[in-house]
Formats: sequence, C-alpha cells, structure tokens
Amino acid sequence: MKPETSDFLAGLPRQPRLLVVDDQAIQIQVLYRALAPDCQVLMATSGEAALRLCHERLPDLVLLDVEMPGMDGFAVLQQLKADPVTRELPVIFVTGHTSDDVESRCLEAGGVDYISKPINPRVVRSRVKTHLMLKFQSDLLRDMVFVDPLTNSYNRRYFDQRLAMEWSRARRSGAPLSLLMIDVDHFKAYNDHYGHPAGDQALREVVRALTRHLQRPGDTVARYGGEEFACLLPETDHNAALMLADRLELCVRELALPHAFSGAAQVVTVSVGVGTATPPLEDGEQSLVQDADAALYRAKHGGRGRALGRAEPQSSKA
Ligand SMILES: Nc1nc2c(ncn2[C@@H]2O[C@H](COP(=O)(O)OP(=O)(O)OP(=O)(O)O)[C@@H](O)[C@H]2O)c(=O)[nH]1
Repeated sequence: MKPETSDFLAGLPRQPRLLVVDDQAIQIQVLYRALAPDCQVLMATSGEAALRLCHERLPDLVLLDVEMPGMDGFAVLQQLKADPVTRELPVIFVTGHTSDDVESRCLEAGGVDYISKPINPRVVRSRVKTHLMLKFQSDLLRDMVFVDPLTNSYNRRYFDQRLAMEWSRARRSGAPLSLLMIDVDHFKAYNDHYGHPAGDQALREVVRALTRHLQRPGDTVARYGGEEFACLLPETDHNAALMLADRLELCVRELALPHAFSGAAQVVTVSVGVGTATPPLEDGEQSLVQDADAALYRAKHGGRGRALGRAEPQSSKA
C-alpha cells in the first residue's frame, strides 16, 4: 500500500533511520509499509536484538512494541536510558492495550509517545514525522553547544560532561576506562611557516583521521584545547588503549602533511599520552586526565611522534 502523502521528508535534513521492534512479523510488515518509502527501516523481533541494533546503527527513532516475550518494551527502554550512547534515542511505544494505565506507563517510562494497535498508517506517519522533526532540532541544538566549529569534533564542554558520565558508568560496571591525550608536535612552527589557515586545515585533517580510526560508537574524540585532542575509550584496558594510540599516531603520520620545520619528522606528527582508570575508582575523574597528561609529557620529552602509557618504559617505537 502506497502512503498518501509525499512530502514526508520536507523539513528533514536527511533520510531518517528508524528501528521497528515487534515480535510479530505481521506488525513489522504494517509499519514497514507505512514508513519504508521515506525512511531507512531497520527491524528487530526481540528486545535483545533491538538493543544490539541501537548500538550498532544508532537509529533516529525507535518504534517499540510494549508486549514482547522475554524482554518487554519497558525493559528495553530502561536499558537504552542507562547507556550514554543510547540514552537520548527517542522511543515511541506501540501497544495493543489502550487503557489509561498502559498509556501513562509508556510516557512515565520515558517514551516520547505511544501508538495503539491496530496500526493506522496515516497516524503512524504523522506521529513519526513530528518526532523526527523534534529529534533533528535537538541534534542541531546539541551540535551548537557541543561541537567545535573548526574541526567539527566535540568540544571541551562535551568532553567534560562525557568524562563524568563514563566515569560513573565505569564505577558501576567495573570496566576499565582509558583516555588518550593527543597533541600535534611543533605546531607553533607549522603555523609560523605555513600560515594559520594551513594550520587550521591540518587540524581538520588530523581530526578526520582520528575519527576514521575510532570504530566503536562509545569512543569519543574531542578538541581539548588549541592543538590538543582527547579520545575517551570506555571498556578499554591499558594494553588495548596503547595499541589504539599507536595506530592513531601512525594514521596521522600517514596523512603525510609536510612539516619541514618539525624536529620530530618531515611530516605532521602527534604525541599521545595514554591513561587508564581501573575500578574501583576512588579518585575523581580528573586523576585520569592527569595520568594521560603525564604520559603525554613523557612522550613529548621522549622525542615526540610516539605514544606512551604508564611510567614503565612502554614505548610504542621500542
Ligand atoms: N592554526 C591554528 N593554530 C592553533 C589553533 N589553536 C592553537 N593553535 C596553535 O598551536 C600552537 C601550539 O604551540 P605550543 O603550545 O608552543 O606547542 P607546539 O609548538 O606544538 O610544540 P610541542 O607541543 O611541544 O610539540 C600555537 O602556536 C597556537 O597558536 C587553531 O585553532 N588553529
């Protein structure tokens, strides 16, 4: 059945990605028919599969069946809310029960809306469109507050919030949390000789390379200040963080941006300091920043263009 309206995408900045979750294939089919002409539609038939897809594909909006065997819709939303990566995902509940009690439970649980079965495709499209508009507007606002305009990476304000959030998450989960502090080498000399606009462009390229190499959705690159960047790596132990730091150092070197005035190499390089906090986390989160900073200091003084971790000699170039 073709939808009757054709202006669904008007006012949306790009094609939205939806996740439809229902244990009954027929219900998924009805929603798919209503929405697939305009949206990329992902599908899951269980709560567990829904959580996996939310992490891997980060949809713009989730349509979530309330009654499912095993993990029901409320349990799925609770887990989404408990995770910083997925906590902002808007969820519309889809329910066969239309009592006031179920409807208020949907909203109290943190759903942005609910839709009753049997599904009316026109109502679904209208509600989905409304929530997509709101979602894209709040993305835009968040970007204005949290994104560095020069490099398009997250800014220091975002980093500080994210660090505090990941710190308490690591404390709860018991998983290690690593931090890389990355500083461009001899960047003053780069600016002095190639000019400030070329310096700006080099910073953009460095960030693009770092971001390309960080694959997990929870990993965060932020501009910490000037020519210094921070990468926050949840659930990553020290050895894994060191390996990643080596890869990031190499990926910047391989950009092959000429830097004839660097004492470290003929191209732009970075020094990387690696810190790891392993629960129980008794100190504050700034202790992790201090550890990574201290390692960065050693990497700088050890010759630059390298990644170093804890005080023991662990040079990536050894
Ligand atoms: N082009 C450009 N330069 C920046 C920006 N932010 C900071 N810088 C420059 O980065 C340079 C940092 O210089 P220093 O702190 O002396 O460090 P360095 O020359 O990189 O030396 P080491 O870190 O010791 O290798 C300064 O010249 C800043 O002006 C920016 O947004 N754009």
